[in-house]
Order: sequence, then C-alpha cells, then structure tokens
Amino acid sequence: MLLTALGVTARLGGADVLRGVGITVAPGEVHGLVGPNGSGKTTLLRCCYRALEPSAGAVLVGGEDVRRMRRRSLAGLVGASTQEPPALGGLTVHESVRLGRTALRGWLEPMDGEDERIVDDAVAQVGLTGFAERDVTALSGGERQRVSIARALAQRPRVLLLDEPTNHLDLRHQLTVLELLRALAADGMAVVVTLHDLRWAVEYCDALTVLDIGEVRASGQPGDVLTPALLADVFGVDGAVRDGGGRRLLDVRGLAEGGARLDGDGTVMEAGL
Ligand SMILES: Nc1ncnc2c1ncn2[C@@H]1O[C@H](COP(=O)(O)OP(=O)(O)OP(=O)(O)O)[C@@H](O)[C@H]1O
Repeated sequence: MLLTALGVTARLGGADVLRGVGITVAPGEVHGLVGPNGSGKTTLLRCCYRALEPSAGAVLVGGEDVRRMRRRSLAGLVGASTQEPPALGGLTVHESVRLGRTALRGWLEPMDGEDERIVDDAVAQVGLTGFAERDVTALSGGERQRVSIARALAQRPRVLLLDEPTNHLDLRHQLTVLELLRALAADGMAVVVTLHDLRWAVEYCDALTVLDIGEVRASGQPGDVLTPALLADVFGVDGAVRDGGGRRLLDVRGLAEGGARLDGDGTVMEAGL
C-alpha cells in the first residue's frame, strides 16, 4: 500500500473528531472519502499531509510514518489541494503553481528548465494556460480551485490528496478534474479525494470510505459500500447503485423517509448530496 492510515484519532477543540480511522490506498487507485458535513473527511486528509498530528495512530506513506519525514521529502511524496485555497495577492497563476516546486527545492535553490516544464504542464493539466500570467486574486473561485490542484501536481507527488476538488467548478471542469484523477491513477499515483456528490464518487472512485461522526462506517468498492440502507442511514437519501451498461451509476430518488436529519439546534440539515 502506498498510503495507510492506521487507527487515526484526532482531537480538535477538545473533542475527538476522528476516532480510530483507517484507510489503505494502493498505487493506481482513486479512493473517495465521503460522509456528511462534519464527519471528519478534511481532518483525515490534514493528518495525511501532516497539517495536523493525530493524537493516536499513524499515517504511513510508502511504509514510513509521515511524522518522521523531512518536510521536503514529504512534499516529494504527498501533494495536497485544500478546500479553501489561499489566494496570495501579487502572484500570478504560474508563480503560484511554482510554489509546488519550491516546496521540494527550498527558496534558495534555483529552478531549472525541468522545473519550469513541470510547472507549465501542471498549469496546462488544469486548463489554465491562458491565465498563466494573471494575478490569482483576479480569478474566479473555480479557477483558484484549479490553481490549487495544479500546485499540488507540480510537486509530482506519488500520493495526491484533494479536498472537494470539484467545489466551485462548472460541470465541464468537474468532469475535466475527475478525468484527470483517473489519468493520474492510471500512471500509478494514489489519489484520495473527498467528494460530496456521491454520483461522482460512485462513477470515478475505485474504492470509497464512508465517514460518519468521526468513524469509518464502511469501506470497499462503491457498489458494496453505498447500499440503500447505508445511503438512508448515513446520508438520509433514498438511492441505489446500479450497473448502467458497464458503468456504475447512483440513482437518487429523493430524501429517505425521515432522511432530513435535525441538527442540535433544530435546524434541518441538508442530505449528503
Ligand atoms: N479548528 C477546529 N476546532 C474545533 N472543531 C473543529 C475544528 N475544525 C473542524 N472541527 C470539527 O471537526 C469535525 C470534523 O470536521 P471536518 O472539517 O473534518 O469535516 P468534513 O467531513 O470535512 O466536513 P465538510 O463536509 O463540512 O467539509 C466537525 O464537527 C467540525 O466542526
């Protein structure tokens, strides 16, 4: 396995928001993390790229505990695109993506032609070549999201972690990103992606892990995991995975009976789609 999380418990604001969570991701696999709002998906990703230290358990990449790795070694192995990509004013798209290479080289080591080619490739992979010289603060939310993905790609990582990469994207760009993930996996990358749209999770992921209130509810192939009972219980929707002529598809018929969960203060929570 390229990425393994073992019994990860994470504490935030005095509470365990992840409890004993494990995932394994092989090279060539697109692994989807799904679950309702607040179930711990982002927190698990943060543990995987060492933005947060688990209070128990460990994350291994290539068999090595990420806590023991030097920052630059980790940057060469794990690239991450976060949900709220920072827009650094005064940087162009190209310069912002270049930061992915800087993470590997350090500030003082000059870039060479190979680095520049990798940056150009990453910008092209997310379809932003025409915006390369534009200031990132002058981009739309979706374009910024793609800059963040390109920056992670510029690290040429073996493990790519993406937090809601299709957020803010129009339908065409959602599909472009999802197809890109498949292509990266076909080249041997291990990809972990959080997705709220379960239909994309079913179609584009080889395996899914369902988190619910900080714990793993199910893990495995999408069709085995997203049973009608689990869809109703965890996501509050009436749905089923079916074979659509060689393609896995998820049909959602609506809210499950009693599917709209009430929050503590009585607010009706949206179902997980
Ligand atoms: N800095 C923090 N301090 C305290 N609690 C936090 C903090 N960050 C997140 N949490 C809580 O941890 C839990 C898990 O949050 P997390 O962001 O991992 O969920 P998520 O599954 O990614 O949610 P979403 O689908 O809404 O993005 C939530 O209950 C959240 O309120």
